[in-house]
Amino acid sequence: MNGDTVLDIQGVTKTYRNKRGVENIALRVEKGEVYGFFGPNGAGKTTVMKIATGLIRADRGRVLLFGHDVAERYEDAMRQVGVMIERAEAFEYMSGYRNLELAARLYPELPRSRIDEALELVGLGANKKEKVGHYSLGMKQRLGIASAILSKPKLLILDEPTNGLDIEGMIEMRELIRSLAREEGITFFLSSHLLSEMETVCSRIGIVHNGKLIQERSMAELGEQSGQSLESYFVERIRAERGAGGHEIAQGMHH
Ligand SMILES: Nc1ncnc2c1ncn2[C@@H]1O[C@H](COP(=O)(O)OP(=O)(O)OP(=O)(O)O)[C@@H](O)[C@H]1O
Repeated sequence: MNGDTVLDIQGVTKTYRNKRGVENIALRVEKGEVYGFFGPNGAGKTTVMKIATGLIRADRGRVLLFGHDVAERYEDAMRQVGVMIERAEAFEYMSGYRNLELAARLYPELPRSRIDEALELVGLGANKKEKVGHYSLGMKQRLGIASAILSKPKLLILDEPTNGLDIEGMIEMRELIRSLAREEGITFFLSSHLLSEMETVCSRIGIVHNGKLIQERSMAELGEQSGQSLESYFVERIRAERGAGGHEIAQGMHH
């Protein structure tokens, strides 16, 4: 592992009792990347993210975050990591600000000014006094990001951050991810079942299908596939990989 690898997933396998799960997933996310983990619903994205953040254990393989094994040295591994897995949870009857105040109790050394700073960064500065119950879904998701960046993490792991958002919410989320990557220097590992969305924010994409990582491509490489849309390129790769199995992926790409 070189010094710039922030997330190193090494041969991770997890089989649930129903035999589903993920098999031998290996990937690395380097400092400064926005790595998109793409695949249809049920492909295994959430499972990998839960293992990568120590929420569940792999049957085989291991995950290093900043060089620390998340299963063995959880606190060291997670020190510089912010996480939002599944829907952002917040107390609806409290304001956005109050919710962050509660989240900030996990980091006693954090200056209170960081709460306002995080709210400004996600574009909720003007709404911080409103009850979260009155927020749109997009605003709730952005509050989730504000909570995840409170402690100034260097890596953000986000599972389907745009899931369920309307177009406006999706655009805001994309812009937020781009600006956090560019201006705050945050590295991202995020998942989505929408390829079009990944295309606009990610520097590299890994495709997961039926629990396996079947392709990895940087956006620069994809740009060289001239005369062919990204979508048809992927469908073709998946067909080649899985016989007629490209069908499901093609469906997963559309809203
Ligand atoms: N706790 C569990 N017990 C049994 N099977 C599970 C469990 N969690 C996930 N699975 C199965 O494992 C496979 C991978 O699920 P996972 O949630 O990781 O996929 P995903 O790519 O994140 O999809 P989604 O976007 O729908 O969450 C699916 O077939 C799912 O049904």
